[in-house]
Amino acid sequence: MFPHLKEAGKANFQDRYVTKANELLISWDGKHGSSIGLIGAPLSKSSISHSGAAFAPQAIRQALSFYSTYSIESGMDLVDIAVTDYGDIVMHPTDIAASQRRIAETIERVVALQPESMWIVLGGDHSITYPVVSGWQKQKGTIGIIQFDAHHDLRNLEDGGPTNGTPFRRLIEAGVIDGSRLVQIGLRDFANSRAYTEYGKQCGVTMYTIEEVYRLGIQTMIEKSMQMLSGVDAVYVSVDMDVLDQAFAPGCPAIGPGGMDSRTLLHAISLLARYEKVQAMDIVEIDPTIDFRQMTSRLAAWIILQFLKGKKERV
Ligand SMILES: N=CN[C@@H](CCC(=O)O)C(=O)O
Ligand SMILES: [Mn+2]
Ligand SMILES: [Mn+2]
Repeated sequence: MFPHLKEAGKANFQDRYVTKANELLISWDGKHGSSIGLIGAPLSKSSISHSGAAFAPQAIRQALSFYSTYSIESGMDLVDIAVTDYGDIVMHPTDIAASQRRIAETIERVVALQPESMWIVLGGDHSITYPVVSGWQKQKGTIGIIQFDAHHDLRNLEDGGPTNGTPFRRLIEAGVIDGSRLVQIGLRDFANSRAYTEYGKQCGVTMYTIEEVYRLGIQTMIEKSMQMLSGVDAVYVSVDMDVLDQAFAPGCPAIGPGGMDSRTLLHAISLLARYEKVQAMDIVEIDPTIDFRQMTSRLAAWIILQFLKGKKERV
């Protein structure tokens, strides 16, 4: 009726030949899911540093709208991939353990509903990985994890309970994963302590520092890691964005120099996604309230696209 009015929230400019990446997300209809599911776990009250990571799932979804679905590198268009968006898990206002139980229960149930689907989980701080993997593993059997992180996240639980510094210790101690099936990539100086490196070694965790990433090359490192995990039923990829140098991921609570560059991480994700056994990924530790020009959320959106691209390349 009014030719110059548009619906609030709709883009100002639309190009008939461009599909925006956020259009790949289809809200769950309560019945059917596609081969890829996305779900938000907006918990950050468990972070040992001040964190607004609870706002990240929405920020990352929104950042998808900055990108198209076309990959000039591969010649592929992701336009025909439907990602079922299950929405966000509702957190308890004050009780962190209750929130983590909600995450585990919801993930277990959605994965049981769609056991063949691939999963992308948007945190939240890194504490969500314990309940997410616990729920997911129940449908999967023996699992391996590839963790991109500056930190071990193997802290003791006595000092702070189930924080973002503890998820991998909890997974090992609960027997959800054997330490020998955990690979940590991108560990950095002055971000960890000897006690946790020793604990990881005792548990058989494979640890690659950021120096080793560049010495060995990310492709070789991924191939070696996946070879080592060849006996598991499924592999989970956990992406703590603080694995990146602070120049690439300013929106992380625990930023630091000397980290990974964004191309290396993006390449790693598309390589990993090509493996059939890689069936789930989380992206954690983005606080949109301290981000700069949505740089970190934009990168997370691109990580999702690299995951989809890798899955499509495999087929
Ligand atoms: N997942 C992050 N873990 C880091 C940083 C925690 C923080 O500062 O919020 C750690 O335990 O050191
Ligand atoms: Mn970290
Ligand atoms: Mn972490």
